[in-house]
Amino acid sequence: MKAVHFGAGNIGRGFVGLLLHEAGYEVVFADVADALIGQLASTPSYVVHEVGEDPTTRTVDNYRALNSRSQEEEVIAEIATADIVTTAVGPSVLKFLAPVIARAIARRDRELEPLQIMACENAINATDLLHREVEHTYDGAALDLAARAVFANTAVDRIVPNQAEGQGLDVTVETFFEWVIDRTPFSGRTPDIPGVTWVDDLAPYIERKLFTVNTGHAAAAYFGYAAGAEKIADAMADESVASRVRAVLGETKELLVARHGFDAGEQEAYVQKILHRFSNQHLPDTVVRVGRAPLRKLGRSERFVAPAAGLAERGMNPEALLGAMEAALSFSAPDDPEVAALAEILATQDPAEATTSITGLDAGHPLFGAVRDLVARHGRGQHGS
Ligand SMILES: NC(=O)c1ccc[n+]([C@@H]2O[C@H](COP(=O)([O-])OP(=O)(O)OC[C@H]3O[C@@H](n4cnc5c(N)ncnc54)[C@H](O)[C@@H]3O)[C@@H](O)[C@H]2O)c1
Ligand SMILES: O=P(O)(O)OC[C@@H](O)[C@@H](O)[C@H](O)[C@H](O)CO
Repeated sequence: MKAVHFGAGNIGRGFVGLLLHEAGYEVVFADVADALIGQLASTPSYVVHEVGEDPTTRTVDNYRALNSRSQEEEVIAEIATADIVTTAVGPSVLKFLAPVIARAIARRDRELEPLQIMACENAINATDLLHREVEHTYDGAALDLAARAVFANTAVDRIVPNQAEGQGLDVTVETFFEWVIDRTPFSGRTPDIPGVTWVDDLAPYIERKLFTVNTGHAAAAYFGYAAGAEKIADAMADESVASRVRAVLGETKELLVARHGFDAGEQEAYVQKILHRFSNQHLPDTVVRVGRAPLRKLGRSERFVAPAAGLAERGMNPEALLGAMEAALSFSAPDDPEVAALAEILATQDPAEATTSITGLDAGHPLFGAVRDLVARHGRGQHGS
């Protein structure tokens, strides 16, 4: 059994690659980072350190590594004979993988089982996005594509921080993990990956994960940054930060319970567990990593605006979420291109225009006015710009 995994970074090595390896797959890592691929190609194994309660270490071997830019043809040949393709590259990168995957599917032997494709990104229905991109570039009939590949949405959850300098390929991760996959596209032939939860309706799970783990995490990062914290665990140890994160998750809990019918007590237990995970002092996770790409995180279907919009549509005022969005506007990290892009929008566009550019909200939406007001406080000519 062979899996090709795009993105040999934190979650790639520390979670998806690990679970596929433990399921018995040979994993071919494909990445554009030359040094990383060189290191993987020349090292027979690496170690995943799970830290926190019940710490343990796991060894990953039986893998190969290819540079998906300079060894594109080799990657295509690997995918053409693989069982599974997974990705963990960031949602905005999926469009660059699509032509390679499309060419590999077209080259696939018709006798082979359909290729099983799962994007493991923090975004709602990221695999659908990849599927659409593959369809655009696929050189063959749509029917043929449907017969040769299965695209399944997933929700992945494990906190994997940026790794310390000098740690090589080894990865430090939390002990917790959850990988939920939509069972429906597989027509009963789901791969056997121990640890995966298969569901018939992914929507509640992906929204619960994104609007609890990622909303709370990003809120901790932006409030923590404002409070001068470097590590997420330190941010959470500051009660002024933790209480605002709790308030944010109180709001998303209200929406999730109302929209998906989650039991309020179970959702509260889920929230508490996640707050505990954020406070894991063994995990060297930083506000800079968790706050990365603030423009993406302020997008329409993302962790702040989507739940806040859902609450506003129900006539509620998502005050805590708006506070987190405002904190996001003040976030800064030296090497983050989205920080600069966000600053440019705030500096050059009027508040209404900037609100739509950043959040995708249209002027008629019940959340629009409140967001425009906070954007105005950080926009053209204001102190926060
Ligand atoms: N780290 C986490 O805790 C975590 C948890 C769940 C989900 N995720 C999601 O997983 C994805 C990856 O996150 P990460 O933290 O591992 O980031 P990362 O930066 O550590 O890894 C991303 C990797 O993708 C590679 N890459 C970029 N462009 C590529 C391309 N065109 N082709 C092949 N590889 C390419 C990069 O070189 C890098 O090695 C994101 O969507 C993130 O939201 C992360
Ligand atoms: O990866 P991002 O930038 O979408 O979000 C940053 C973190 O919140 C995220 O990576 C979490 O660690 C992860 O989603 C936990 O499952």
